[in-house]
Amino acid sequence: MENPINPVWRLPAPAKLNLFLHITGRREDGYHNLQTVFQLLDYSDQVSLSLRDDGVISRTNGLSDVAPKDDLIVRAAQALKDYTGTGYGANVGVEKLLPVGGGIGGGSSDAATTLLGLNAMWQCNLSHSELMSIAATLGADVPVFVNGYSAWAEGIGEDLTALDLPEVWFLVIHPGVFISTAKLFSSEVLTRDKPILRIRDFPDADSENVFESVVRKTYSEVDKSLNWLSKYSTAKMTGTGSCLFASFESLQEAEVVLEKVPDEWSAFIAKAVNTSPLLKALKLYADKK
Ligand SMILES: C[C@@](CO)(OP(=O)(O)O)[C@H](O)COP(=O)(O)OP(=O)(O)OC[C@H]1O[C@@H](n2ccc(N)nc2=O)[C@H](O)[C@@H]1O
Ligand SMILES: Nc1ncnc2c1ncn2[C@@H]1O[C@H](COP(=O)(O)OP(=O)(O)O)[C@@H](O)[C@H]1O
Repeated sequence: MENPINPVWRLPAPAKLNLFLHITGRREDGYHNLQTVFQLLDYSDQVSLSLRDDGVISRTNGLSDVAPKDDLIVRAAQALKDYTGTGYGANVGVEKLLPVGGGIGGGSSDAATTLLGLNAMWQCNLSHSELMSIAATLGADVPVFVNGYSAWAEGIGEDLTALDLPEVWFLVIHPGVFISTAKLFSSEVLTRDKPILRIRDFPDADSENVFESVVRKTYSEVDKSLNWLSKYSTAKMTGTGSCLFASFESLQEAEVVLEKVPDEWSAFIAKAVNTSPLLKALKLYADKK
């Protein structure tokens, strides 16, 4: 039974797609400068948070093959605690729906949800820019989820301009392959000198995901599933893979293709959203307080 004095907050951690992904250069610290469009999806992990007054951060549930101290929900809670010096602690947990290592940003989104949720629950009242700075220390993909809007992104992914994108339906296929982001960024054959695009060039510019050709050569299952989805619509890979996606004007059109996805791959349909469902959910909890 729910404790009415110390309720559990259940907050969404939505997925993202990279509608295109270019590398424009490499920085001295080894990170790469990117240009990308982050499309947020109404399809989420669920993060649960409850207050502890003993200062302890404890993971209640999460991925069994990720140690609690390495889990991005625990790392995000610890980063906020270290920054603010709060005496509070929290029970943190995540029910995973988003495939791990699929390029749809699940771990990063879990971290962002934990950060924003605990900032409110612990009444830290950090500014947006402070939260964005903490987010960037947790991973290049975390700031977009803290910001909460589909966006054009530059830098390592933290320099964001909100975009108003068509709210279409995406069919996303996970071909059952785990791809390490760090490993792909170190590939010798990666194109790292794409010309700089202007925001207004999108979506008409000649854009691609520079990781796609590299992944296709190494992971035959990704190549096979991209070929399969391309029979129905323009199919692309997101992030460093392994998920791929195609857009449809209506839910019904996406459902027709979903039905045909071979059993060997998992797949889901998600609505494109311009505003993160997290911002809406946080507002509900804030209004209740
Ligand atoms: C490629 C992208 C595109 O959205 O997404 P994913 O495919 O991982 O979802 C992101 O840039 C990934 O962001 P994220 O997964 O948070 O990466 P991080 O944990 O910060 O970095 C993992 C490793 O990737 C490399 N890295 C990451 C981002 C970047 N701009 N340049 C890099 O060189 C670094 O080697 C780093 O050690
Ligand atoms: N809460 C979490 N959810 C998913 N992955 C996590 C989490 N915490 C840590 N990780 C680690 O992050 C890596 C992949 O993260 P994920 O965000 O799923 O993939 P991607 O960066 O491809 O979108 C994995 O190596 C996983 O072990």
